[in-house]
Amino acid sequence: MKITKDLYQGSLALLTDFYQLTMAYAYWKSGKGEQEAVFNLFFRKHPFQGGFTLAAGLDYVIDYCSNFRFGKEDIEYLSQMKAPDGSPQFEKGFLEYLSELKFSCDIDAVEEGTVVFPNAPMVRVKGPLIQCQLLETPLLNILNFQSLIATKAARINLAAKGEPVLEFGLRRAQGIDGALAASRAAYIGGCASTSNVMAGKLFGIPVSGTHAHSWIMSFETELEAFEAYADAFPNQCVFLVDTYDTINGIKNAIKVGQALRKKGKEMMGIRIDSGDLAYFSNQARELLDEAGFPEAKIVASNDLDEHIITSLKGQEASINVWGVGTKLVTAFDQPALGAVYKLSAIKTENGIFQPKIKISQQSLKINIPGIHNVKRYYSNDKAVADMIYLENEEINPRGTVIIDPTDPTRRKRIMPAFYQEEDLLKPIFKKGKAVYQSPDIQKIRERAQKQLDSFDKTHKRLVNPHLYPVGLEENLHHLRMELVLQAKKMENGNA
Ligand SMILES: Nc1ncnc2c1ncn2[C@@H]1O[C@H](COP(=O)(O)OP(=O)(O)OP(=O)(O)O)[C@@H](O)[C@H]1O
Ligand SMILES: O=P(O)(O)OC[C@H]1O[C@H](OP(=O)(O)OP(=O)(O)O)[C@H](O)[C@@H]1O
Ligand SMILES: O=C(O)c1cccnc1
Repeated sequence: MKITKDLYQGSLALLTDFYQLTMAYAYWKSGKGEQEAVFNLFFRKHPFQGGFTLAAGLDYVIDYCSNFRFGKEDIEYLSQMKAPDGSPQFEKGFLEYLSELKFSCDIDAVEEGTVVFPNAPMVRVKGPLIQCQLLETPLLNILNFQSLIATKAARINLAAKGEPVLEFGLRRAQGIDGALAASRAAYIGGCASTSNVMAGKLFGIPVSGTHAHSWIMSFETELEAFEAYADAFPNQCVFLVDTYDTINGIKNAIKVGQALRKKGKEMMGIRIDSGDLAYFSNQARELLDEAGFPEAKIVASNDLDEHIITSLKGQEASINVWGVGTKLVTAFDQPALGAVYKLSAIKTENGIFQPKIKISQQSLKINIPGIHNVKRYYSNDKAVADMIYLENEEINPRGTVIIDPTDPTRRKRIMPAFYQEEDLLKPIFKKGKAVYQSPDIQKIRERAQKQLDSFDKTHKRLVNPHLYPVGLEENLHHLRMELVLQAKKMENGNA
């Protein structure tokens, strides 16, 4: 999918915070623009008080970086920008530099559909400071949102326990682009289809739907409306039964189903969109079964989310298909993932990357210095722990200890020889050239499912999930501690 071409007709370079451009200008002016740096994109806490996050959005990032350039109109726009004193905001030389800028970074990232955890890099960008800096906002914009919605979708699908979840969110989504990105991410997270036809066309997602109350209301009677719908779609009708009286609606659906059957056709089912969904779905199941329609599906919708679905399952509701809109595509209970993008190393004059630390009053916010990758260890296809390690460091095959970056008392011994392992950050761009081809969306969705299956259910429960172990390899932990002490000493020395 070519997001830049199909949706934005060209360059997206100005889809950034103004401060990225002012910093880029200042880097250029101070001669630091080409200095090599490393930045990591990561988040600090799972959304929805959950125990996992599902990464999504990399295909957009690839498209963004592949088309990264400042077009003629972009430069024209920047050249007429004025500083508060009325002088041009940017020097001509800088604008010329931008107009000739070619993307040349290395990017390593987790594949879409990977389950990811706090503090571990989801994306690592290595390249000239100016380019790394300019990528901050768009990368966060893309990955924060799609990962958030993919995670919400995964939670909703886990609650539905394998029954299809139809995504109905377009009318309530955050604008046009938010809706499209949400439909894509929801599909990656496990939804069976979207009601958004454009998302179907752009991303190759299955499209499905039923009909609205307006269809029923446009006829004199509900029965006539069902009959006319059955005429139009004899093999795929799902009747919305709650416009007037739900029980009577179910009976009307059965009448039309019986008429269809005489013609050798079969109704697919009914949809209930209001009232007590447990009560009405159970009544519907009884009536449908008695009338000889045990295969007819019962679709439920109306402000559903993972918690209501879990509750309805606990009440033994007879619902087979779940229509979910608003609470999925708006990530109703948590509006943003909160991933950040931080510098972790910079190349010095002697050509060596120097790890960088930022100490903070909150220990949670002290970054992880250096150039890392993340290893996931598996035992019999079950994920057992993730280890963030310095990429050039040999891991002791006889064993190492991983240390929780937010609580050094939490440690776990890892014996690599006993496990299978996977490096989660894969090369995506090398010196600006794409070296990775995004799988098609079906494959991404399958990966998400396989990844979720590889985690114990205790990490996936909706309430108070069990913490999955993620830690720093001991050498990285020691480097971090050393740099923190050095920084503190400098701080005290300066005080
Ligand atoms: N048995 C149930 N257990 C838990 N939650 C339910 C049950 N039945 C319905 N719900 C949920 O309760 C909420 C009901 O909301 P609301 O009162 O707005 O619906 P309603 O009475 O059907 O009216 P409307 O037609 O305006 O949607 C919805 O979120 C719905 O999914
Ligand atoms: O509830 P959601 O999860 O967002 O799912 C989509 C909703 O959109 C439709 O109705 P709409 O809300 O437009 O009107 P209605 O509820 O008054 O029928 C549909 O009938 C669902 O109720
Ligand atoms: O197809 C449906 O039933 C549908 C689509 C959008 C919103 N609500 C329901």
